[in-house]
Amino acid sequence: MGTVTGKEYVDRINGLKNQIWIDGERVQGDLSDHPAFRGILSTKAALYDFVQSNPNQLMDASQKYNFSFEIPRTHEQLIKRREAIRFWASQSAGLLGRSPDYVNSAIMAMASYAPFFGEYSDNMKQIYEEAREQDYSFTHTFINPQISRKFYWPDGDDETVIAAKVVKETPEGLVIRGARMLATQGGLTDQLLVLPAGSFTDSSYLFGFSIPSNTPGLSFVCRPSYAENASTFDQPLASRFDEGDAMVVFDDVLVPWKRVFLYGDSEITSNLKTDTGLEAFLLYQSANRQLVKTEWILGIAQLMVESLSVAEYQHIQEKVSEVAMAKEIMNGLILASEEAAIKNEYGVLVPNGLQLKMAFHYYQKTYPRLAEILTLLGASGLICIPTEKDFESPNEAVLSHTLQGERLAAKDKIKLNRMAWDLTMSSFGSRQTLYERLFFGDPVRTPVSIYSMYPKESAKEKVLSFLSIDLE
Ligand SMILES: Cc1cc2nc3c(=O)[nH]c(=O)nc-3n(C[C@H](O)[C@H](O)[C@H](O)COP(=O)(O)OP(=O)(O)OC[C@H]3O[C@@H](n4cnc5c(N)ncnc54)[C@H](O)[C@@H]3O)c2cc1C
Repeated sequence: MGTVTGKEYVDRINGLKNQIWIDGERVQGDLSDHPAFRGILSTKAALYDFVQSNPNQLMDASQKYNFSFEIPRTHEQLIKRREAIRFWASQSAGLLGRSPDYVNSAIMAMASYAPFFGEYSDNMKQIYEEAREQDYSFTHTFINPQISRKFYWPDGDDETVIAAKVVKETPEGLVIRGARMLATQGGLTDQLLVLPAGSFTDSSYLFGFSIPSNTPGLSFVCRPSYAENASTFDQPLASRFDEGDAMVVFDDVLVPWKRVFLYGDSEITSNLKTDTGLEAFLLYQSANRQLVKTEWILGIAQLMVESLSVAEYQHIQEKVSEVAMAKEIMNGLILASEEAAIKNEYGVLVPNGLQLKMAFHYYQKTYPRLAEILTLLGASGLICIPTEKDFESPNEAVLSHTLQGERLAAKDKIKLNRMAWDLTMSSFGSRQTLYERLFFGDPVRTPVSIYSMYPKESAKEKVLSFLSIDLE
């Protein structure tokens, strides 16, 4: 089959009849008609259609499969991947954390290193081949509910279990009971990828598998939609890009053995992210997406500056420069990760994970500042943002007169300011900030792993030699 069209994707998701709950009710009928989901489904459909119309950039060398399933073995292939991620992300202003190429990158990386999974290696290859052939979209989940974050806390027994665990092994497969905390786009994808979640060492918590989102017993409890109304004028971003986030509940879900790629092995669990290249390829996708997002922020910032005629002030120039620097720093780290890419024993060229981890950590600290810069530039202009209906009311004349800019008509200026507001201050915007801070791990523990990974010996030796001293 190969790549799908937007319509094929939407028809398939509608046809799954996944068990999705939102605001106390189970979603009935087509997901693409539901006010909470129609915006994101239509955005994703457009992304799939964009692949069809740009096969050279967004398909693999065979021009049959999505680029993200291609296993890079040369620098040229890695560069092609980078360009494709950016090209695709620019269609959604870099705002979709679960653009399909994100989790596809994890599937690709794990399959390219399949022997690592021992007795389950053929399953891993099969999951990849099916995903590539069907052009599946995935959500994934890798954290447990937040009952306690003590190093070890006792979860319930099989009857009172909270964090998803294996409660039974049968000849058909594993039976999973309990919940996982979060899956962005949970319920809106073909498949759910489950990765081991940490915290527990008991083998019944150590598993990895991929199952269809409509597997019996599987349900998704979604947070409220942030696209409160469908107006692209009022909520230019939320109306299109609110992906949704869901808790994933396993009510004795039978996971067939052929869908399992990891079970009960603590060593494989510990080394999964680094050995397979999963972490590096996920971060490579996200760093490139973040770079695109930063370019959009730069565009919004500069347009706000020009619409307010404040470009001559030095602090304004400094703020816009900060955004530009963030973009260039991300670009530098991405290029450095390509430069230092290493070919693994299966011939896969894996971008350097350390530089990408640095990019992730840099961005999780920098993104809130970028959002802050937009609010500082817009000031009260981000509060006085009449709605589409206001512009259709008897107040239209006074609004159009009062809210005009030197270079922009009032309605156009409000369009721009609403975009800045939706990116930074609306419920959609504040979720974007939390997302960039946390989606790959919390900002406290990331630098701890950078500290242990970064080679410091030669820097230390230089100072010791300069001072002619020795460490005991
Ligand atoms: C918008 C959004 C979308 C997301 N989407 C997904 C998704 O699609 N799939 C998915 O699997 N996950 C997703 N996540 C979850 C994300 O991976 C986690 O938020 C992140 O890993 C942090 O884990 P946590 O939220 O459980 O925070 P916790 O681990 O519960 O941390 C809470 C606080 O306690 C501190 N803390 C906890 N443990 C320690 C410790 N050992 N040492 C020091 N401090 C500690 C943290 O620093 C933090 O301040 C998403 C998160 C967000 C916000």
